Amino acid sequence: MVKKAENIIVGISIGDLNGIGPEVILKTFEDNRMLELCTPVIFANVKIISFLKKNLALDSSLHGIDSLEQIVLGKINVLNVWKEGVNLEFGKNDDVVGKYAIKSFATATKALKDKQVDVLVTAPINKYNIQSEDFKFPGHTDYLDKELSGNALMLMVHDKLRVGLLTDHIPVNEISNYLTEELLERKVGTIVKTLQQDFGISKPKVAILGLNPHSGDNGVIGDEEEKVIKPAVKKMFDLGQLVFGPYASDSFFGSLQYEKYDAILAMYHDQGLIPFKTLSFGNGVNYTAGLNRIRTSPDHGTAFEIAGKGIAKHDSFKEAVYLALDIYKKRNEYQELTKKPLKAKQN
Ligand SMILES: NC(=O)C1=CN([C@@H]2O[C@H](COP(=O)(O)OP(=O)(O)OC[C@H]3O[C@@H](n4cnc5c(N)ncnc54)[C@H](O)[C@@H]3O)[C@@H](O)[C@H]2O)C=CC1
Ligand SMILES: NCC(=O)COP(=O)(O)O
Repeated sequence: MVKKAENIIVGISIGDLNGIGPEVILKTFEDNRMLELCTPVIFANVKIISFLKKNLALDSSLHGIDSLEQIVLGKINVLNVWKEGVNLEFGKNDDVVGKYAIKSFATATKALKDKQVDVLVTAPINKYNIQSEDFKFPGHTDYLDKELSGNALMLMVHDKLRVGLLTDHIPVNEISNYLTEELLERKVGTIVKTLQQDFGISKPKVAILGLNPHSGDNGVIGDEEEKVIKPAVKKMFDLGQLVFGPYASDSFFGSLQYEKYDAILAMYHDQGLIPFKTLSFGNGVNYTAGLNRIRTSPDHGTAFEIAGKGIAKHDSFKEAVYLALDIYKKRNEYQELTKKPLKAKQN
């Protein structure tokens, strides 16, 4: 059963308190109409969020709670994940602040897992400040992959542009070692299922980018295309999936070829994110596809150099909330439909 809009609970992890995360969250919910679409719960501490709100001269009323049972629909709820004060300094790398980012994220993830919140939207963390003995992940995606069911895939979304990553947070000199037919087939499988259940596209078309310059030029400039990518694409295509490529990535976006596909699979982080961020103009969303729960985030980071100045744009965060709500509804509808499929008419 799909919930009424304002009953959909959006869990929000606070990210790095020294960055722009709190600002983009508060600016998003300063618009009261957002509270007609969902009920947010910020995982942090109400005194700190009130302080940040005042500092940015933002105008919204916060509702502090000590447990998720106290959520009030239609209000900006702030769950007190911790009680003590935290020393903040905008733009500063601080591993203590990093620990609070993880406290917020881990608590929100548990609430997501336990279905106490319906979707999770994460504000940016600083990947250096979050590292500790207890948390050794390069980002949210890898942690969620461990905590939730399924296989996570980083999918960047802006309108009809969807760019998935075969490999994400790995050093560039290791990309080739990760590239296998098995990984390609698994990631394409995740993209296809995601497009069907989360975006309502029944027969999706997926383009695969090459790894090497000019997609290897038939093995003259690197052989990953010949040895791995082409055989995998052929196998998937022969099995009935609409998978095409590999395409030379340098001209794929500029020539507008990307518009013919429902999703594009890039071989590595920057190959996908540079064209994506260039085309999406600060409105892009990072969606963790392939898991049994829904998490989105803005496509930007902590932007330390502008933190606390009140000039951060919140469009990408707002889009992340919209997309999470959209996917939540689409996935519920898909599950209802596939649970009770319409029978074909017998002649
Ligand atoms: N989902 C997450 O938690 C993400 C975290 N990061 C982390 O953030 C930290 C900083 O990363 P950077 O590569 O510098 O990327 P960044 O996105 O923080 O900043 C890149 C540039 O864009 C500007 N910018 C970013 N967001 C903006 C906004 N909302 N409004 C106006 N200008 C904005 C910044 O001022 C900077 O000039 C790193 O530790 C990185 O790992 C980066 C991306 C996503
Ligand atoms: N470029 C995307 C990014 O770094 C975000 O990673 P994650 O924290 O969502 O895993």
